[in-house]
Amino acid sequence: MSKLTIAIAGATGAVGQQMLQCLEERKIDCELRLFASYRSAGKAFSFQGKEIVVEELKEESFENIDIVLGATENDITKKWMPWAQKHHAVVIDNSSAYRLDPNVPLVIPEINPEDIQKHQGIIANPNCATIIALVALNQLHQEFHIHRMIVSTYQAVSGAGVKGVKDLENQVKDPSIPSTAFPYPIAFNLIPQIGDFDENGISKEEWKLQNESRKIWHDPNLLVNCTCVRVPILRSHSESITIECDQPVNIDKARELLESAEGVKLVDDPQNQQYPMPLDTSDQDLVFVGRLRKDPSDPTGHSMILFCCGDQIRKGAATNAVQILQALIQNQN
Ligand SMILES: NC(=O)C1=CN([C@@H]2O[C@H](COP(=O)(O)OP(=O)(O)OC[C@H]3O[C@@H](n4cnc5c(N)ncnc54)[C@H](OP(=O)(O)O)[C@@H]3O)[C@@H](O)[C@H]2O)C=CC1
Ligand SMILES: N[C@@H](CC(=O)OP(=O)(O)O)C(=O)O
Repeated sequence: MSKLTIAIAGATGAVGQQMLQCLEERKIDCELRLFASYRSAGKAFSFQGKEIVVEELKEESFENIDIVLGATENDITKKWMPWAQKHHAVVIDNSSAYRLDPNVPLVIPEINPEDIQKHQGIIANPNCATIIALVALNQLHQEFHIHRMIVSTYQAVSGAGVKGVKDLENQVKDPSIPSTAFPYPIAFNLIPQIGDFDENGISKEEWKLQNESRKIWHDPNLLVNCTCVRVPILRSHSESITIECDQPVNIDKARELLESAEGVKLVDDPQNQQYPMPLDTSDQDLVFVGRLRKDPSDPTGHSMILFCCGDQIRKGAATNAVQILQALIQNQN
């Protein structure tokens, strides 16, 4: 069989660059093409000992491409998707453009890998905060059946791409430099807005946690109450989550389940100051989970609280997409 040809669309961005690194780390045997805007055409990146030059993404770019890893914003993705489809390339897309389309599987490989095979040319990678929460919660959901979650997120500036990182780096040196990715300064501040608000005051990011979690868990009745906050952290999103379950929760059982949960590292010894923190989860693929405790405000014993952190550029985006790619390749063989 000839080598797969894989393309990264948006190869120069935060997620695209991480995809390149994930493909290298996981030794994916492929011919690789890199695409971005005209601004980046001609830049070169090393991959498996070769130098690969970035090309401007054009209508004919996807000719002879087997699989596209998409890492561009929604409007750009929507523009190039018909070009990829014209050339029958399978797309694993990181934008939110197609996530809720009923014909597009929305996949976290640790949770619903069986959905990958239902694809009709597009597989969507979920929102980063959703991936981190659901990887942390999945085993608890299987055991206790979560029917409601109350979530507060603390999201890193790199969630807003390369521009977000530059804003924080510039402003810690000179706080008068205006933000380009955020509505207010982010250094020495936090901003309780990620995405636009609807008429009820709920932001796009907050809706994603509900709607995408329902689709991934195949549970249209799941209730989610979420507040998403941008914090002056470079990398790794953190989340405080209260879950309300059908079954009474047992914290020892929860710890036992999380000890062996795929994609999870239990870091839960608060007396010895051991709990998840974004500095510890950056640049690795596991979601750290800790601060496990019963909800003292719920006398019925059906709710518990935890804190989790995960690298949203890796597991929240690039790693998850490359795991889907590996599952696709495995199924083809
Ligand atoms: N950052 C994160 O933590 C996460 C991001 N995502 C999603 O992943 C996608 C990429 O995000 P991120 O990497 O952060 O974004 P960046 O802004 O860092 O990167 C955007 C990429 O898109 C390219 N691009 C821009 N305009 C065009 C164009 N006209 N034609 C072709 N390519 C273009 C850019 O190329 P150039 O350099 O040439 O401008 C760059 O490679 C988004 O949909 C985002 O929502 C999902 C989960 C997490
Ligand atoms: N919105 C997320 C990152 C992201 O790009 O998510 P999405 O792909 O769902 O728009 C953040 O800013 O932290």
